[in-house]
Amino acid sequence: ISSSGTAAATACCSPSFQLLRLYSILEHREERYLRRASELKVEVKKMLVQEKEVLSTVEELELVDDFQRLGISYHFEDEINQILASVYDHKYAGKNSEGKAKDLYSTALEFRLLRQHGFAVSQETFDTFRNEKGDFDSNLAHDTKGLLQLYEASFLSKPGEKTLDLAREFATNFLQKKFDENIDDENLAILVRHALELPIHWRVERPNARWFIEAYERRPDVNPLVLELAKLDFNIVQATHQQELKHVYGWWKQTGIAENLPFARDRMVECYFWTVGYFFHPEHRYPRMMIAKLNALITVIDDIFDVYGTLQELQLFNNAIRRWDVEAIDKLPNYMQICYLALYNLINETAYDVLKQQGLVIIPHLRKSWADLCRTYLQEAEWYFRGYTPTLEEYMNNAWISVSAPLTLSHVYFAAANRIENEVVGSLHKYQDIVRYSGMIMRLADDIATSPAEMKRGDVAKAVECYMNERGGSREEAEEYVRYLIDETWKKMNEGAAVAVAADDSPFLEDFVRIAADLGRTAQYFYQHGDGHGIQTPQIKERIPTLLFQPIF
Ligand SMILES: CC1(C)[C@@H]2CC[C@@]1(C)[C@@H](OP(=O)([O-])OP(=O)([O-])[O-])C2
Ligand SMILES: [Mg+2]
Ligand SMILES: [Mg+2]
Ligand SMILES: [Mg+2]
Ligand SMILES: [Mg+2]
Ligand SMILES: [Mg+2]
Repeated sequence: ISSSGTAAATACCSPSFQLLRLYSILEHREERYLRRASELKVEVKKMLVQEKEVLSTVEELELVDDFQRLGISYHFEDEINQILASVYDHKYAGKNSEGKAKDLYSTALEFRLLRQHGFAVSQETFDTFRNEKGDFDSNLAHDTKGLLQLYEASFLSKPGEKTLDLAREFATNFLQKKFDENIDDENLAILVRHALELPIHWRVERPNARWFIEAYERRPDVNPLVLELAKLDFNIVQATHQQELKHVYGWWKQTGIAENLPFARDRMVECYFWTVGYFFHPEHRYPRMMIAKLNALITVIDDIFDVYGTLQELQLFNNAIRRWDVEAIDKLPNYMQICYLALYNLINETAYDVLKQQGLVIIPHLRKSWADLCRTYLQEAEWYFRGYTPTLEEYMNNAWISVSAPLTLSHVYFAAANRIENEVVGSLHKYQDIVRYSGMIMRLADDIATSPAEMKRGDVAKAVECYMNERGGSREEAEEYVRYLIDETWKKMNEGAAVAVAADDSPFLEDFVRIAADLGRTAQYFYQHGDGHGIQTPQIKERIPTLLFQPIF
């Protein structure tokens, strides 16, 4: 795909805007590319039907896995559901199952994909690979591909599934050992290293698609149609994201907040990048841009509470948010007024759009989310100014909200609901567990990455510091425990998501549950190598342009 992309934007003052050297790859939105992409989608769908007769079950499952990791599965949801439903019926619902004992690789691949898509599959399926003592057979150690799939499958575990805990430990040990010794198949070695860094189940689809497209292209069995579609789709979606980024950046500049509050983080590009983690489908244009703007304001208000405001000023801001009355602005110090009014305008504009488009009045709900967020920010500030270190439990009961996940997810929920699901608007509380798990994963990933700098600058004790204060021990031990909590929370998320989707299979709810999980994944992606949002680690500086500005050729 040739592109005469040229840098279209002029460099600007703020560091993140300098990242924003826009390649004018608008051609990727041009008619000829859109037409080629739809031709390819038709050809791939035809291929799926034709090859259905010749592909084995495991080859069909490998296609599903590839499509998901290439970021193109959203074009083939019906085909994928049909494949998985027939695999499930064939194997799990007692119909004429092939009967022959499956190898570890296909058993684990099947288990992971079926459970990921909500099919009821039991961990007992792995019992055939355990010896009489209940341990996994050490002769499996030679099967690297099988161990890799077992490792990936183990992250779909729910609380109390001991077999999957055993599987995780067994596979991780052997994969780590093999990786240290060296794996002759270069492609497999790359997949193993990538998996040991973060498993597929914890990776957001879109930001990881580019990496996998490049890994897929190196494979001997690459399907040229699928590869061309994956690259073209990546570039077309990227061009859409660029248009949106230009819009939100223009909004951010006109607020004047960066100039007026120089102490606060100016991170519009990063704030937009977050939304591509949990909202990348092109049709989610409106919520993506609205949440990106919200993230920029959350970042600034978080800094007002964490870095700049006196306790008395923070109490004034908190009261103004609770009152939600533009008159309250008179009570605020100047530097807070611009932020308060920008927030007031954004929320009222969002509520206006939703009223116009969906016929729903959501202001009371959004006001409550903001009141909750500021209440938890103020609680942290009071603890800090008092020099009080909360217990880990006290801290987390407040911090899963202060990390802003409930605020983001309530805006997603109300902005995506529509008149038909009107009764749904009042029932977000039914998904409180899912929201809480998402907030906990985001909070714990954030604290491991950001608390060293936050402690230096002065901030409330975070999860790592609360744990050390309560239990003693080193920072490494505390970080190890926080990583254990992330793992345990993912098990609850896996169980909660399955229960929620089984109870109400409305596409709206299924999307909401996926977005809540993807919010946690995006945080793990952002904070994988340190504070990607605040300090802009070298990895984030490389990941943002490759996702948002550089097309794949
Ligand atoms: C939107 C966010 C990703 C979330 C709230 C503000 C953030 C930019 C980030 O910033 P941080 O300062 O680490 O939050 P906290 O630790 O002060 O809660 C945590
Ligand atoms: Mg889906
Ligand atoms: Mg902060
Ligand atoms: Mg904070
Ligand atoms: Mg604080
Ligand atoms: Mg932090």
